[in-house]
Amino acid sequence: MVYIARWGIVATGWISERFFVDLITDPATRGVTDVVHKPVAVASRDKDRAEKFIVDFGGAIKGVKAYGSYEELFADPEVDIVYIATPHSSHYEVTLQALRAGKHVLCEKAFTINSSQARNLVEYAKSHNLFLMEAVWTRFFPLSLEFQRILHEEKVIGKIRRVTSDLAHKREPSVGSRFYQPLLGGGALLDLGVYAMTWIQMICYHHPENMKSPPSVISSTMLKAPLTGVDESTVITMVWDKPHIISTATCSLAVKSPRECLVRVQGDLGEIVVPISTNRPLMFIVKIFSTEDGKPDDVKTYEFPIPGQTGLFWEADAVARDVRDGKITDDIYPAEESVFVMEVFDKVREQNGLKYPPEIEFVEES
Ligand SMILES: NC(=O)C1=CN([C@@H]2O[C@H](COP(=O)(O)OP(=O)(O)OC[C@H]3O[C@@H](n4cnc5c(N)ncnc54)[C@H](OP(=O)(O)O)[C@@H]3O)[C@@H](O)[C@H]2O)C=CC1
Ligand SMILES: O=C1OC[C@@H](O)[C@H](O)[C@H]1O
Repeated sequence: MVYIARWGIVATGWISERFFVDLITDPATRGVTDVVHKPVAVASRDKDRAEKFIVDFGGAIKGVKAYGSYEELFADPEVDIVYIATPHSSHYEVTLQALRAGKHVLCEKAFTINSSQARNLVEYAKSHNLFLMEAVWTRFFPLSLEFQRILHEEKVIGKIRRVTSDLAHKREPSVGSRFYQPLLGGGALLDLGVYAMTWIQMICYHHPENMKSPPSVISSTMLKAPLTGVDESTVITMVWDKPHIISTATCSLAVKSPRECLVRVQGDLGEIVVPISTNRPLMFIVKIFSTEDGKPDDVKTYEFPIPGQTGLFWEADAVARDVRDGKITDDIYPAEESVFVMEVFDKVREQNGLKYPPEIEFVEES
């Protein structure tokens, strides 16, 4: 039987539009036949925006309700799963509201502002038997699954020794923009660092010899944006003792990543390079070297075109299956792993004196 996942969309910004379009894309176009997605409601702080969103993006879909507050959507009994796409600063509060209303939640990255908030949400969801996940969509790409298989099971490049992972998108400094505004949780780390970390997680944290242990060293540097003081560029170096790997994750709002290589994993037999992009990868290239002259003996390109729009549908399919099966956490991206990432980010911010305003760092009793 096909499971129908009934979604409520919270906020009407850039990524909500893309998520909505991916939700209403026929799952058969990506070979999925066990779940379908039904958007039942869209909420905005302004009802006119919710109505316009539905006309613009769901014109063909009948009966999607528009709400002028997030609370009204949380009270709708037809909504099973809430997708939250507000700025980082309100992920904690809005997710907690949704969970308190008994909804399963998929919340956009960065999961929260700090690890205490993340831990609180995970504990609340667990103790109330509700599904919760951070929307790190890249983890659900078939490419990402195949990448980890050939790296960790086939060990195609031998013993991994070094990883670099980058995501940089140039954003014009402006006080009001969510990229630079401290009150909205701005800065490169929370916006783009999540993706640079994603590859480090897949390669090092999930390395069979690491067994999800934290790195023994976390060392970082930030360059702050002169306008608002959030991190414009951040570099995080980590050491993973058991598998003996050094990794560097970088992110920036000041420049754009080079297209040719965003992620590079080097092993004792060769390397894997992921060209554009760290968040929406389309291919990776495996190079095997037997000599030191820099010329590979073998080069193989693995291409994974995205069948449809953005590629957010794979995470939506996973969430639908989890909710259908009564699971409260996902196997590919468990919410506990988001807590680990926020712990790393707490440390990085502490090392560099980056504090967000107290009103967004707060932790409410759940
Ligand atoms: N997975 C991905 O590829 C991407 C993920 N993201 C993540 O999604 C989230 C939203 O990003 P994006 O869509 O680009 O952001 P936008 O600024 O385009 O949209 C954010 C929306 O949140 C709502 N909102 C609630 N409170 C505020 C507030 N105080 N200030 C501004 N907006 C507010 C607004 O909707 P309304 O007025 O309708 O309530 C607004 O449209 C972030 O967490 C971001 O990191 C972003 C881009 C890509
Ligand atoms: O998640 C994201 O991916 C794409 C970026 O452009 C955006 O800033 C970020 O939020």
